[in-house]
Amino acid sequence: MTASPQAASKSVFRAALVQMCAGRDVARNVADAVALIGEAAAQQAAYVQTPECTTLMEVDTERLMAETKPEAGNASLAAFSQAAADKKIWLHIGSMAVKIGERRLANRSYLFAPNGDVSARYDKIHMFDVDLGKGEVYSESVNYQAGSNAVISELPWGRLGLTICYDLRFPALHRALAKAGASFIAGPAAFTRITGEAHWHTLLRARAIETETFILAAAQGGRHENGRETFGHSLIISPWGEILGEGGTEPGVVIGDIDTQRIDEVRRKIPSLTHDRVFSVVEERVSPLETIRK
Ligand SMILES: O=C(O)CNC(=O)[C@H](CS)NC(=O)CCC(=O)C(=O)O
Repeated sequence: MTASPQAASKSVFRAALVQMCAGRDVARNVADAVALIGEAAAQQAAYVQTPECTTLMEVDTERLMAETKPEAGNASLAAFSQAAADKKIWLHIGSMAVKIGERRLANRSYLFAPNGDVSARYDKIHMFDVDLGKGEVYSESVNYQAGSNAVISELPWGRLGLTICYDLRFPALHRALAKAGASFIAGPAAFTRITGEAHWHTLLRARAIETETFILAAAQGGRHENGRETFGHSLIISPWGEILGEGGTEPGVVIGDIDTQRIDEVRRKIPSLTHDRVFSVVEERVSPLETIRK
């Protein structure tokens, strides 16, 4: 089915994920992203998502701080706003580093409406502070300030929950977004190759099945100028856990046709979101049998 933005109905639309291998030059990353956004719009996508770190993949703190001056950030936002308005699409910039203090950044998503206005912003909540071994250590909280609000925003086809990358490992955030009415949950990412190989597909399919939503996750993929290697494999997953679209390890566009009636079908079969329980865990200890008989 070819769903064009004009032809997109209230329940069926085409989504696209832009897969990138962002480097250390903001202007080039923005130009690369806008070109791929154009390719997605040319394939009739009505919602287009780019990955985490769309404008910059940089771990050196001094370079990171130099490349994220407000004027650079505003120029990037203006380019993305223009792209959304030119293509008349919902444009979800998976994330970009945004200066929020002298030497503090937010890892921030922007959702642009088809008229170029900013419809939603989300600051990544969970900071990737891990040691994967073999010298692969990440300390996102050194440069980035964690967000504190879970964010949901209205699209013409239903509500979109916003997450970023490492957030994927936290089911409670996804459940809160589903309970707040999300039909789609975005998970733009720059997953490491190591953890992507081990966990990416499993985590995304689990979040889709648990929340009975469509999961849309644009990814960074390949070996980046800063030496990092990311996993790629952008994924669009149905509420039943089926993979509707998948990228490889190269930059490109992943297309998926979304029919929101699938959500109702799945939730009628397995109304798990209504069976939710909150638990207080009781610790049991070994006791003589007779004390239990009383
Ligand atoms: O530091 C940057 O350049 C921008 N931020 C990232 O790339 C972030 C933090 S390092 N990456 C992740 O969160 C990977 C999560 C992941 O791979 C997992 O959960 O397994």
